[in-house]
Amino acid sequence: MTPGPAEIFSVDGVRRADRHASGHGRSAWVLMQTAGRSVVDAITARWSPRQTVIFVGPGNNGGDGFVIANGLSDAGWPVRVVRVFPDRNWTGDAHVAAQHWAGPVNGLGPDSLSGAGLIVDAIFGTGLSRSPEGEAAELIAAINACGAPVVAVDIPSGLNGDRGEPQGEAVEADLTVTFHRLRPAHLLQPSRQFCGKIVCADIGIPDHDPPEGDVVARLNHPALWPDWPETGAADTHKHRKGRLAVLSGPAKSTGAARMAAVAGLRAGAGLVTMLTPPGAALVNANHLTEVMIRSFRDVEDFLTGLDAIRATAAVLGPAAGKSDALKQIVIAALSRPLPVVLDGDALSVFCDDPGHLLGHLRDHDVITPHAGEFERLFPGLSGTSLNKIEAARAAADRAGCVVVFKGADSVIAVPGRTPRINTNASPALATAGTGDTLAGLIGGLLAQGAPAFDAASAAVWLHGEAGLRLGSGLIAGELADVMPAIMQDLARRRRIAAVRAALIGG
Ligand SMILES: NC(=O)C1=CN([C@@H]2O[C@H](COP(=O)(O)OP(=O)(O)OC[C@H]3O[C@@H](n4cnc5c(N)ncnc54)[C@H](O)[C@@H]3O)[C@@H](O)[C@H]2O)[C@@H](O)CC1
Ligand SMILES: [K+]
Repeated sequence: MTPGPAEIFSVDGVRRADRHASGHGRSAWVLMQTAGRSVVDAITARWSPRQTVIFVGPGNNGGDGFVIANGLSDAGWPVRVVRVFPDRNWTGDAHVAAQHWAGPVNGLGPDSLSGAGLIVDAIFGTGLSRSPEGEAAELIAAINACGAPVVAVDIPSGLNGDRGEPQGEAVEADLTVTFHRLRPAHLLQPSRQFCGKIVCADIGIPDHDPPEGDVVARLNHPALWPDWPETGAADTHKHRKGRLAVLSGPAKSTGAARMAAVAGLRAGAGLVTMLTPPGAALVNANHLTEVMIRSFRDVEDFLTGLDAIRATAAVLGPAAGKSDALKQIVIAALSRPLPVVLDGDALSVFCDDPGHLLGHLRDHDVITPHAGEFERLFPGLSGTSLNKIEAARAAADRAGCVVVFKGADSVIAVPGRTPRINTNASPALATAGTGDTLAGLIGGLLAQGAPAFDAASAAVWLHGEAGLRLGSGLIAGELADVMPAIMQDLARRRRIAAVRAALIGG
């Protein structure tokens, strides 16, 4: 993806930006011409001239299609324009664009796709208001089946720009060229998969402060948390780098907590202690070197342990075992001032009675539900009219803490701030235990004093980078070990950016 600027706008937000541009001397027609040209540039940069079929719809997306037809034709490409709704006349700028096209406009027919070396989908853009039906739906299915590369204008037809799911039949594009700012459908799964590669083109809409609500999310990126992970002052020592406590599961399920503990160390926590039931102490001791171990008998003893090691953050949940004792430990830990990361069993143990947990969470705590846990913790928020960004935001408001709604499109939300959406996740991360490492990374950053929203955002990004570096075949236990290389690269990039900014005054 060439993501473009970091703000994700709603569909209405881009429309308002469009109107703002009109008020600053850039008419909608100029924007349409610039948008069309940016699609032509993206196409000619990637493909050699070939028979290109451009399907134009009834609105301004179709108008963009005519501009593209002119641009490709001027560049010497063979172009065939096919009109999808013959009985609907273009209006406004789309009408102007159609007037500028001197070539033939073909009706939809059985031969529309024949000989196509490239297809341009300018059928529906962000004005899609219902599922494509009849001929339009059949055309979309035929485009998907025909095998030629497909370039979607603004958004693949059939996607609703504000939503993560297609609205009926949707074009599966190889490239989507969108304008000004990404919309939720470009990033949220499964819509994201319909977009192929994404280019976000600058079409000359002047920068402005968008009204409240137009920016629905930001791309999660190191620029949002410039101080984390800390590179550390020369005089730092381990106690200044925070002390993380991790709760171990029972003897036969200790690996997940160990992965979290090691990840906590890799994230930079100065000391990590595994608080373990006595029966699991030996197996933990057998497998841990840098992580310390302390046994506890019951909830009271667990709290004594937290106090004794002067923990500055705790991770509870990875394979902790769903039991009443775990519930009590979680609630007890939340009575201490330190920030707490709740993952896995520490969340699912409350799924039958989420209110019991939610009442105890504070704004510096982090919970990391995957889709199943999210649905049970926040009934009524997912799978409804809310998209994943809105659902995570509403969940953060309900819980009063940071929510990492995990997945290929993880969203990090906290009350009162714009949510962040992560885009560097690798499919290779879909393997057992990766969530335990993520919880440990968050805990390691929290232990050092990172604000919870930044700790969660940085950890999700680092975790994604590790997945990309290791690639397919990775196992979760390896993720923490690539952290030093990732963090050193990030620190180097930040130093270079700082020098560059100083030199050019940026
Ligand atoms: N910043 C902007 O807003 C810009 C927008 N531009 C283009 O304008 C597009 C939005 O244009 P419009 O608002 O005209 O929307 P569309 O071009 O997406 O289409 C809207 C039209 O399709 C009809 N329609 C919607 N769903 C339908 C369905 N399922 N079956 C049949 N007809 C259906 C509507 O009644 C309406 O006539 C963007 O996606 C983009 O391509 C660009 O020209 C440049 C600037
Ligand atoms: K389109």
